Amino acid sequence: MASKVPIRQLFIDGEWRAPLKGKRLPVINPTTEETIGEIPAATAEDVEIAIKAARVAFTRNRGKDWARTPGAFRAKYLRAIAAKVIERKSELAELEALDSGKPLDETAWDMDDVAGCFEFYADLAEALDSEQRAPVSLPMEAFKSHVLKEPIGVVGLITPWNYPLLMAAWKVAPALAAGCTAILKPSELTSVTCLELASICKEIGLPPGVLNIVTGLGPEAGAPLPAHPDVDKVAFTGSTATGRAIMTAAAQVIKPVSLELGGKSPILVFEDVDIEKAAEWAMFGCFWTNGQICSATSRLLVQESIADEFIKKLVNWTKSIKISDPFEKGCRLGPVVSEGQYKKILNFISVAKEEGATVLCGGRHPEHLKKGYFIEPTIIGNVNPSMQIWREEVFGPVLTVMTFRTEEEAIDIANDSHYALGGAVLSNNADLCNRVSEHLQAGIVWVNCSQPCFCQAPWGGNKRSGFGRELGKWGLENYLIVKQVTEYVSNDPWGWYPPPSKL
Ligand SMILES: NC(=O)C1=CN([C@@H]2O[C@H](COP(=O)(O)OP(=O)(O)OC[C@H]3O[C@@H](n4cnc5c(N)ncnc54)[C@H](O)[C@@H]3O)[C@@H](O)[C@H]2O)C=CC1
Ligand SMILES: N=C(N)NCCCC(=O)O
Ligand code: NA
Repeated sequence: MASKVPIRQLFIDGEWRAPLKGKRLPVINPTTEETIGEIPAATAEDVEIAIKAARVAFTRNRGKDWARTPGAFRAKYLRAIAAKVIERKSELAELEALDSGKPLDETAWDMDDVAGCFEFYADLAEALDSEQRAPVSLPMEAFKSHVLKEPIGVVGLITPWNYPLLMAAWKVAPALAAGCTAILKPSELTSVTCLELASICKEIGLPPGVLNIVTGLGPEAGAPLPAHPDVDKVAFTGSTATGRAIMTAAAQVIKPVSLELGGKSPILVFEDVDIEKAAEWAMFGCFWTNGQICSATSRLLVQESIADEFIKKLVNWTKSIKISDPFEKGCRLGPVVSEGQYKKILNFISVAKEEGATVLCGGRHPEHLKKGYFIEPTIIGNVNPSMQIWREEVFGPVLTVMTFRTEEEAIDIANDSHYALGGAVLSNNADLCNRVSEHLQAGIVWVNCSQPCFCQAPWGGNKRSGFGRELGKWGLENYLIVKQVTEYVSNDPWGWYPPPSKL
């Protein structure tokens, strides 16, 4: 039996607080289209209180309670969070599947990744202490210099709905490891597990105000964060349009942002591949999590010589993907997250048809499922590179296919995009894979696979896919500022101004 959605409030200053205006939003299960609970909906007034709480937590006792503690002190809390996530894994995975429609097997995997991410940044928090005061070599003996790494301050973390708790973990764990205090604003479509993260923070006794979790609508609960002068940085994952709005607001107060935005990532399949293996990665690259991954490799480029055979295999295999209630055993495709996304994706498919593309499989609501925002895994062929379906992010189970003749042509078509997040190259020729990896415009390149993601390696994009890197040591640096401390160590006077004459 799936867990019930707990009744929660906003989590501010270590306490549950009802939103000042008393607003709540429904929790909708995309599998049944039913309302299965509700979440508190913060407005600017609540966010203001959360920001104050985070500021007090950052500066309390001149930082000695959190921001300036040894990393090892903060690591203990991160490890305690990881342990609780594991302890509550099956319940959290069920809530995530109920709220987002992701197959239970995927959300269980996500919970392991969440715990792994907190553990990883606990290690980095511990290591941070030994990196302090790193010397900078200077060309003058009269001076010595070193660098301090300090938390950037109060950070606003705004996250999307595709990996609700995991995207929160990618930001919360490094922010807290660095010594920042934070306000997390999860997506209104999937806030349930982030509110459970709040209950975990309460349970493990995270100092009040270190992490505040405010749920609600983007314009009401999210927009105050980039605009507020007392928030020192905003980290955002989501759509390019919202990223632009966040950057614009942050620019007014010269606030740094890191943005992980949309993508339309290519997957290049060369003629020397093992067709079975390559076809499965092509499917996984776009149909895993229903294609609702910013790095989904949704533009398939197949070398012409194997295109017919490859596409035939791919289409047949795709038709056999198990599409069902996320709780059904073996489910590999659940519903998309919301009615809005459902309509948007179907509209993409119908525009593709109007523009002359051919739906090779899928493209509709599956017949065997009456309710729910389900869309069959879809492959679209007969496209040209000016079509919307080739250029724009669908964020759904829609794979678009083109062919190429040469390596150069494949790279040119792949790079002809405003986006530059991920990319995959599949070939048995290691030199070719190396060349393509170097030439692809992307922050993440997969060789002979697509989508596996490790919290040790950097994650993020270029061009309109955003900037800044999450995960790995780069993810920690997102929340640190460096300060140079330069000392004059000579006994001699500086001697620039001749002493005034002693009359
Ligand atoms: N690249 C990615 O990881 C994602 C891309 N998307 C794309 O974005 C499209 C729209 O989906 P949405 O859920 O509306 O994405 P969104 O980018 O608007 O939402 C992401 C987060 O930003 C918040 N937000 C919205 N407006 C805001 C504002 N003005 N100021 C501050 N925060 C704000 C939302 O409440 C949510 O927490 C999708 O169809 C998909 O194409 C959606 C989610 C993730
Ligand atoms: N967990 C894996 N493999 N990927 C997460 C990708 C999250 C994103 O859309 O940015
Ligand atoms: Na939901």
